[in-house]
Amino acid sequence: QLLQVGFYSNTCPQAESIVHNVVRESVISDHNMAAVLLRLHFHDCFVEGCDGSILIDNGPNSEKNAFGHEGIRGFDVIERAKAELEASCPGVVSCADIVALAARDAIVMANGPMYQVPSGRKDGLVSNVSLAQAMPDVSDSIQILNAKFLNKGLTQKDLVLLSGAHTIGTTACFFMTKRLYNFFPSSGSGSDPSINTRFLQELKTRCPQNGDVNVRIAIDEGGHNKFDKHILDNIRQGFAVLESDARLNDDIVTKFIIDSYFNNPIFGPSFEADFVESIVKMGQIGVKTGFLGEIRHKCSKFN
Ligand code: HEM
Ligand SMILES: [Ca+2]
Ligand SMILES: [Ca+2]
Repeated sequence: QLLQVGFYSNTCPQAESIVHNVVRESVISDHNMAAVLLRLHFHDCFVEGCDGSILIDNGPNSEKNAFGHEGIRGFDVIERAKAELEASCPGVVSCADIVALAARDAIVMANGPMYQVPSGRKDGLVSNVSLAQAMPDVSDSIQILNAKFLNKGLTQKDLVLLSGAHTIGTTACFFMTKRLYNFFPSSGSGSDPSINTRFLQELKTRCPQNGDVNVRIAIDEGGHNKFDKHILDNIRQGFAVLESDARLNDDIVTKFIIDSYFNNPIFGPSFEADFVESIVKMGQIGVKTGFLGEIRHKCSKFN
């Protein structure tokens, strides 16, 4: 069974507006929440499919505790939307769909493109800390990034566009240590030579060696509050903050895709339109529909 735009239009007509209002309020009170919710959708989809598996609270064995999900947040927002939905239409709207809808609403709140979200996902019945191997790592090579996306049915074009989600949000210095101070582990030192030299000094100031790894810095230097293609320009000019973003310059195919968004401002492709295609595609990874899965009453617990 395929997902459907407006899946809840008969069974819970207010579903999308309820999610929208909860996301709106959360982003207004904490601007970072837009990025947090967008990242949550990605991490849900890459492990066991877009099925809310990451939301389960099962003690130390929960998927959410996997290293690949380090820093993931936003569960409270999803749970708040779920509580409101259960009050209006009990047992109808899945947590997996709430995550997908919240990501869309978050993008819109960050001035990104509006799009329709196909829905009808069921919530999964599995959540285990050992299942998160599919998550890309910030230090993966471009070959591994390509392979991990291909494994999910996503192309190199999807990899570039979805990495474009880094146009909003921040990273903890935790993820910068290797790139800034230990890029050549065999020698135990060095920084990623692909970083613009002026920018390297700046990054080292923001994330000092042996400093607090919880300090957060913008991922899209000079534009982290706005959902736009600015991040791709930063990446191609040596101003990528995340190592995995910088690696998109290492492959002639991904590099060419990035450049295509700048070569012809009038007739060239639209980053926003292509991003929408890729994120809708990501939202279909491994979905359970029909008789598979369940509709949870609480997003953090199996029924
Ligand atoms: C290509 C592989 C990817 C890698 C290796 C990667 C890695 C990371 C890392 C290390 C962070 C910092 C997390 C933190 O410190 O809290 C981050 C943040 C973020 N990622 Fe990714 N990411 C990837 C792809 C994606 C995709 C596909 C999306 C969404 C479609 C996404 C959305 C985000 C967002 C919005 C943030 C900012 C979160 C915040 O501000 O709290 N990322 N990513
Ligand atoms: Ca999942
Ligand atoms: Ca931006």
